[in-house]
Amino acid sequence: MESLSWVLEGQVATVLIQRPPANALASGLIKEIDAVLDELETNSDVRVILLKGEGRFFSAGADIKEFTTIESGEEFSKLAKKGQDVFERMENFPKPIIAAIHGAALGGGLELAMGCHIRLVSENAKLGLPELQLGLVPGFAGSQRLPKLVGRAKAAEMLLTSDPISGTEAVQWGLANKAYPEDELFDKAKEMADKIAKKSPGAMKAAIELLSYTKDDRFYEGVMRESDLFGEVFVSADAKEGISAFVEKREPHFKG
Ligand SMILES: C/C=C/C(=O)SCCNC(=O)CCNC(=O)[C@H](O)C(C)(C)COP(=O)(O)OP(=O)(O)OC[C@H]1O[C@@H](n2cnc3c(N)ncnc32)[C@H](O)[C@@H]1OP(=O)(O)O
Repeated sequence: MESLSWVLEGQVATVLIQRPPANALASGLIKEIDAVLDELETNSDVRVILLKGEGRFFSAGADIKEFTTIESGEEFSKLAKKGQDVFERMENFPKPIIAAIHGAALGGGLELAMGCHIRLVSENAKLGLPELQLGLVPGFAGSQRLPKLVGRAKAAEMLLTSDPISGTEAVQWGLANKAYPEDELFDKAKEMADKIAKKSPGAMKAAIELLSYTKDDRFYEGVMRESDLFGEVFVSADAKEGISAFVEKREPHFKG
C-alpha cells in the first residue's frame, strides 16, 4: 500500500493515512482503505481499529487536483459511489472503528470520519463540508450523515457557508464524541480503543449490527441521489471555476 499503513498494538490496529501534504483521498487511497478493511476483518488479533492521519491533518478531503483529470459526470459519480460504498462498509464493519481527528477533517475527510463509529477530535481541529466552495456538493454520503448527527439546520449552515467548525463545537453539535487538546488526542484515543478492545468481539459485532437499523430507506435513496447530483453538478461551469480557483489559490466567482 502506498498511502496507508497499519500496526497492531495489543488488540488495537492503528491505521495511519500517509499521503502528504493533506492526506487527500485520491481514488487509489479509497481503494486502499477497502483493502485494509479486508485484512482487518479477517485478522482475529484485531479487535478495534483506530484511524488517524500523519502530518498536519486527518484528511483535507477528496483529492481536488485529481478532479482536474476527470472528464465526465458519469466518471465523477462513479468516484462518489466508490467512496460511499467503502464508508458504508466502515459503518457496518463488525469491529469498532474510532477516528482520531487532528488538524482538519474536511469534505471527504469528514465523510470518512462520519463512516467511523466514534469520532474523537482535537479541540482546535477544523471539521466541515466545504464542497460548495468548489461549486460542488458532498459525494461520499456526507449530505445524508451530517444532518443525522447535527440536525438539518446546522447541516444546512455548514454546507451553505462552507465554514468549518472547531473540534470543541463539533462535540457541542453532536458531530464528535469528545474533544481533547491536540497533544493529548492520540493517547486518549488509544486509551478508549484499549478499553473497548476488552469487550467480547461477538457482542461488539452484534451491537454494531443493531445500530445499523437506525438507518432507513430514505438514507440510501439520498445517498444514491447524492452520487447522481455529484456528477451532474461537476459538469457545470461553476464547478470548473471552483476547482480551478482552488488549484490557482484564489477566490471562485460563480456565475450560475
Ligand atoms: C466527495 C468528496 C469531495 C471533497 O472532499 S471536495 C474537497 C473538500 N475539501 C476541501 O475543500 C479542503 C481544501 N483544503 C483546504 O481548505 C486547505 O488546504 C486546508 C484548510 C486543509 C489547509 O490550509 P493551509 O494550512 O493554508 O494549507 P494549504 O496550503 O491550503 O494546503 C497544503 C497543501 O495541501 C494541498 N491540499 C489541501 N487540501 C487538498 C485537497 N483536498 N486536495 C488536494 N490537495 C489539497 C494544497 O493544495 C497545498 O498543496 P501545495 O503545498 O502543493 O500548494
